Amino acid sequence: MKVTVVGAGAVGASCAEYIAMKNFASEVVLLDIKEGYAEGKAMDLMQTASLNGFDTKITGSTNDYGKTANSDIAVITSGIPRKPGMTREELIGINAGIVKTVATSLLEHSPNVTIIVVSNPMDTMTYLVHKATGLPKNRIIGMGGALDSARFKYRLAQALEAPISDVDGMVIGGHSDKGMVPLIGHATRNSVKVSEFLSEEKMNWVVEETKVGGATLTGLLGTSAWYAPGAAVSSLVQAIACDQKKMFPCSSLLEGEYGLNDICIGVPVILGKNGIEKIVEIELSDAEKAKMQESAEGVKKTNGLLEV
Ligand SMILES: NC(=O)C1=CN([C@@H]2O[C@H](COP(=O)(O)OP(=O)(O)OC[C@H]3O[C@@H](n4cnc5c(N)ncnc54)[C@H](O)[C@@H]3O)[C@@H](O)[C@H]2O)C=CC1
Ligand SMILES: O=C([O-])CC(=O)C(=O)O
Repeated sequence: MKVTVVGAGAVGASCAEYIAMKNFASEVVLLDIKEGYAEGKAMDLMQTASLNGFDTKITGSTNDYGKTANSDIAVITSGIPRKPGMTREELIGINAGIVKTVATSLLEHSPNVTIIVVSNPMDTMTYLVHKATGLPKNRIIGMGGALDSARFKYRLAQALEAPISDVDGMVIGGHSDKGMVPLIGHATRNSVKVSEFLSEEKMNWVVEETKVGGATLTGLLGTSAWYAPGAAVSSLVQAIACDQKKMFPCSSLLEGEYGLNDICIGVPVILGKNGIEKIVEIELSDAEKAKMQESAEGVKKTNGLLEV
């Protein structure tokens, strides 16, 4: 199992590290446009192998796609991150060109690849990869909901004063400060709805903190987060590589599901060896449906800025 990670920056390197630590891939190729940068990160990570007990080979490449040839899975993290006060949507001007070039270069060397898109604004970048490559929809996956759901569970556990392993919940919709739809009505603590434990006010706090999870970290760090994003990507890669049939909310091209068309947005999907093997349509309340519709309008507005 060969995995390529494009962009050896904060998220790309974290993602390569978690994939290697989980020890399921034979090779991870890290590629970056900055001369020597990916080679340096790959060498540093390889020097953790004997300490951390993994056998995955990590190779660095300065923009040489020959080294990525015949990758099974590729992750696109190349592009710029936001700074405090910015929205993800503001990154489109620079990142769209980068993502389009990277996706076509990947495909030239790995015709059977499944692509996971991370660069922001992620739902629009996922849609762009569809338009630019024409790959079947099961092989293009946007990573956002897996991370947003992890942040939702973190906030739920805080509000419940419970261990995170007691908590389950999911965030669907667009990966944006306004567009996320944390499904608080479906969230549970050991199969019991969280509304049995939390006041309306506490539940609203959980929802609002989840939606601005990325912005909060950007304010604290001066750039956006990387550990949880890297871990979330590695979970998606593992689900595909190991044919786990696990369910994650991912940005997926919709063709009528959830009443939406011609858009990539976060919905629950089953991930296995064929990438997105199924889009799961769950029953939403009228309020959740309205939020999903509003979120889709936001994503479509950003898609409208693409030159495709
Ligand atoms: N979808 C999600 O949940 C998340 C998305 N992100 C997004 O991921 C992206 C990367 O974030 P960071 O790693 O923090 O940024 P970073 O600046 O640390 O790394 C980005 C890397 O991309 C490289 N790069 C730029 N153009 C390239 C090209 N044409 N080919 C190959 N490499 C190229 C840069 O040299 C840099 O090393 C950002 O757009 C950020 O907003 C970040 C966290 C979560
Ligand atoms: O907040 C950002 O810009 C990066 C990102 O998507 C996240 O961490 O959720």
